[in-house]
Amino acid sequence: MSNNRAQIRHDIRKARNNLSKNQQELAAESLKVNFIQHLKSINPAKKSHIALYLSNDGELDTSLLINELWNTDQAIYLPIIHPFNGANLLFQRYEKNSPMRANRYGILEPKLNCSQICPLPELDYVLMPLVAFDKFGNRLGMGGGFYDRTLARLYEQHWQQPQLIGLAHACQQVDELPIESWDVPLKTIITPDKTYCW
Ligand SMILES: Nc1nc2c(c(=O)[nH]1)N(C=O)[C@@H](CNc1ccc(C(=O)N[C@@H](CCC(=O)O)C(=O)O)cc1)CN2
Ligand SMILES: Nc1ncnc2c1ncn2[C@@H]1O[C@H](COP(=O)(O)OP(=O)(O)OP(=O)(O)O)[C@@H](O)[C@H]1O
Repeated sequence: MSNNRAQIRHDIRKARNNLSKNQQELAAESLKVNFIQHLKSINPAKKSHIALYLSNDGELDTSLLINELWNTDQAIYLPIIHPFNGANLLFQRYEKNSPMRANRYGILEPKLNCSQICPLPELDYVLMPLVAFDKFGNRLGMGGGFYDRTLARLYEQHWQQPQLIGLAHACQQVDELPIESWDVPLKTIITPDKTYCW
């Protein structure tokens, strides 16, 4: 990994952790409004299968959006670090009463229940965390390579589904990221103030 990527990761993680509670709350509300609008503009009537994440480390807070999606009867999924290979993500159904456990990073994930795992091509949207994004839709994550590894085959085969959407605060945008061969670029990034499409 280049020092440059490590430096960007460090600086932007610091910036988003410095956002105030009030800024985080406003951002969470805007995310909810922006994504619901995006969803309605694409497919208003359909029940969608949507992968999200539980916020950690100053990430854009998804809790209001998750509640709104539950209330409108959409199916929500969360990433689980693969129990055997430890390198890929599985997406498991997340409901109000789902039993949860902390993963190796202390992030809550649903307790593994194979009958509740959704195969990647059956998801409509994967809303994913990121540390930094640039004006070309490149994404830099926390450094585990989990999303890149999980999405690699999908990307190579030019699958149309799921739609990949990055979620970020405005302060996570940089001019140009140093990219690696395995980085999966995004077509949409939603920030509290603006939705970017490539
Ligand atoms: N909210 C959320 N969930 C997610 C991700 C994410 O980025 N955000 N992931 C996206 O892939 C996966 C987890 N990846 C992560 C990778 C590193 C760290 C982290 O905090 N690393 C520490 C070092 C911890 C250690 O090595 O023990 C650090 O860098 O300070 C957290 C999550 C799956 N779930
Ligand atoms: N498709 C892949 N196949 C094999 N290894 C991969 C793949 N994608 C990423 N990796 C490995 O993962 C490591 C971390 O990648 P990278 O720094 O791009 O992660 P990230 O995008 O920041 O993390 P994440 O996707 O978990 O948010 C890299 O060193 C790379 O070796």
